[in-house]
Amino acid sequence: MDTRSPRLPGTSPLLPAALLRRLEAAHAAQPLMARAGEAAARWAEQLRSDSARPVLVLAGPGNNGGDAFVCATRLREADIDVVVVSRADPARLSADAHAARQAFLDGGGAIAADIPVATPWGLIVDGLFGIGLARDLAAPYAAWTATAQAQARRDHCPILALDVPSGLDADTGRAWAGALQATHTLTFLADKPGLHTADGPDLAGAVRIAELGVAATAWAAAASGSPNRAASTADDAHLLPPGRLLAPADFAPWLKPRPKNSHKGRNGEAGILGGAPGMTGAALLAGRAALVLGAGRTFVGCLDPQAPAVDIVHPELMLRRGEALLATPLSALAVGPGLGQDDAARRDLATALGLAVPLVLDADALNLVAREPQLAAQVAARNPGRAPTLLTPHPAEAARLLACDTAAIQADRIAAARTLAARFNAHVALKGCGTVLAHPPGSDGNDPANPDGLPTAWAINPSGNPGMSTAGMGDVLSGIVVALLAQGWPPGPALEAAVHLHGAAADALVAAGTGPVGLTAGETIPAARSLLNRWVGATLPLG
Ligand SMILES: NC(=O)C1=CN([C@@H]2O[C@H](COP(=O)(O)OP(=O)(O)OC[C@H]3O[C@@H](n4cnc5c(N)ncnc54)[C@H](OP(=O)(O)O)[C@@H]3O)[C@@H](O)[C@H]2O)[C@@H](O)CC1
Ligand SMILES: Nc1ncnc2c1ncn2[C@@H]1O[C@H](COP(=O)(O)OP(=O)(O)O)[C@@H](O)[C@H]1O
Ligand SMILES: [K+]
Repeated sequence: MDTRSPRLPGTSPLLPAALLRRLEAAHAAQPLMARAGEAAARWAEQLRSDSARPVLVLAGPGNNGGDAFVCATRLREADIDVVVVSRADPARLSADAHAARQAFLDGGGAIAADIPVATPWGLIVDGLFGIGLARDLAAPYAAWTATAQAQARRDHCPILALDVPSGLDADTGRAWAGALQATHTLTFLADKPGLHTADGPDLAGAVRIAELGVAATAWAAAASGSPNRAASTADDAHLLPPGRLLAPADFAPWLKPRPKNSHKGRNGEAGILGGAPGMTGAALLAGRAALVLGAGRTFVGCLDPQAPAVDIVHPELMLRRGEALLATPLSALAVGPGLGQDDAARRDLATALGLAVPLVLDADALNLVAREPQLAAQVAARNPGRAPTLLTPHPAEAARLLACDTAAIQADRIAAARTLAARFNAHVALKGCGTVLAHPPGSDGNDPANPDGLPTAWAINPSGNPGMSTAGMGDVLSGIVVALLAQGWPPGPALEAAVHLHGAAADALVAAGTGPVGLTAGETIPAARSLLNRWVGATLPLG
């Protein structure tokens, strides 16, 4: 029996559009559009800022527009005044969307060809485009999204997006030109990766899922090919497998309370290698994070010969030169915070890559690997079982590693993280808004053989905020990861937990008024400690 508390939120799947299409096809006999429009109307009723004002409903030329027509019909039935704007050609609508439009007209509704300029709205419903959009918004839609945005600001009213905000790519979180920024998004059947990374969180606002009567687990059958749709091998090869929206339940099994009979030797030796001249602060931040997040002993090796011999804030840290650190027995090592890229950095990194310990590579360690094919080969050759590698690039570092530009990384962050994981046989956290995690084939229950040759398991972290966009945050993350590794966490859960914990700590600080403006990396360290202890407490058996 599982004695763990259910208080930690559970795993929630993120489905790519191709899989949602399969799911839709497998449930074609069910009135999905009617349910989507009905669910939208129910939330719309609650969201109206002023019940005396009408609701503006924008209906597009596809099935997202069909959802909008159903929503408008239901709102009218509830005696709510609606203004529907649509230029959809009825002859080109799907059968469902055509029926939804006709039902709206049959019920006495009227369709306007443009957004009225003078009407103050209580709510704007965005049913222009959903998962079918794959290009910049064309006329008149780009003008409509701009007008709707301006009128929502003018009227202080919310914007409810149906399925996804129009113009947001549901798979990648990339915004096409003319995309609409919603305050709320009701997404259908299942949650979608694009709502949680890159531009997604800014455009989607608060996300709710309407499952439309389709069991949350039905995607598993759809992923392996729906009975209603013969899945070709070529299709499968390009099908992004489902991912997860990261939550503490994903790593709860490793949130173990310490035994009473504990001693520091049980909690591991964490090492940080970095701190070149002018950048010793980065290594100290990482060291302090490793110490405070529970490593039994923390060693910081600095390349700067003038580096301090003691950290006055945390004299518990053991400071030494880089070469001395590499000769110290360690349970886990992070290389990169303030490392620099000179010959000494390169030499020490090459030595570190030969150590049979879990190794976190960040910052200049990643830049050196990107620069030198020999180091890259050394990374890829490491044994993911005995000596796992964890990479924590931000988008610019990922671009250097994949020899492309940052925009290409941001255009498809999931693909970038998965490609890095496969190329370097490593666990990867591609940082930024909606950090994407990917794991090497065959690791931690990961499927060894995905048809596209890329690792299967990926996740998006929803915690964190723009207050974290400040120097030193990455160093703190490296320190948290190495602390968990030193305490015996497997690499995949360690990386996921560290990323989620660090973001959640920053969120707690912002909620308490510390930031987002002026939040410092150092402040996230004790906040992460409090949260980690709280999470460990929440997994204790009940009673
Ligand atoms: N999946 C499900 O399970 C369920 C799905 N449901 C709903 O269906 C939605 C998906 O519907 P969908 O496939 O019809 O696509 P949608 O997003 O309405 O847009 C396609 C239309 O837009 C057009 N178009 C595209 N880009 C354009 C542009 N830039 N500028 C101008 N036009 C552009 C495109 O034209 P085309 O590219 O063919 O020329 C086509 O006409 C989904 O998000 C959800 O809301 C629910 O009802 C229930 C369950
Ligand atoms: N807008 C944001 N939303 C969520 N997390 C963010 C955001 N900006 C930065 N972060 C997080 O803060 C950390 C910044 O790391 P990094 O860019 O390496 O900083 P540095 O190199 O300055 O230490 C990463 O964990 C990243 O995911
Ligand atoms: K929409």
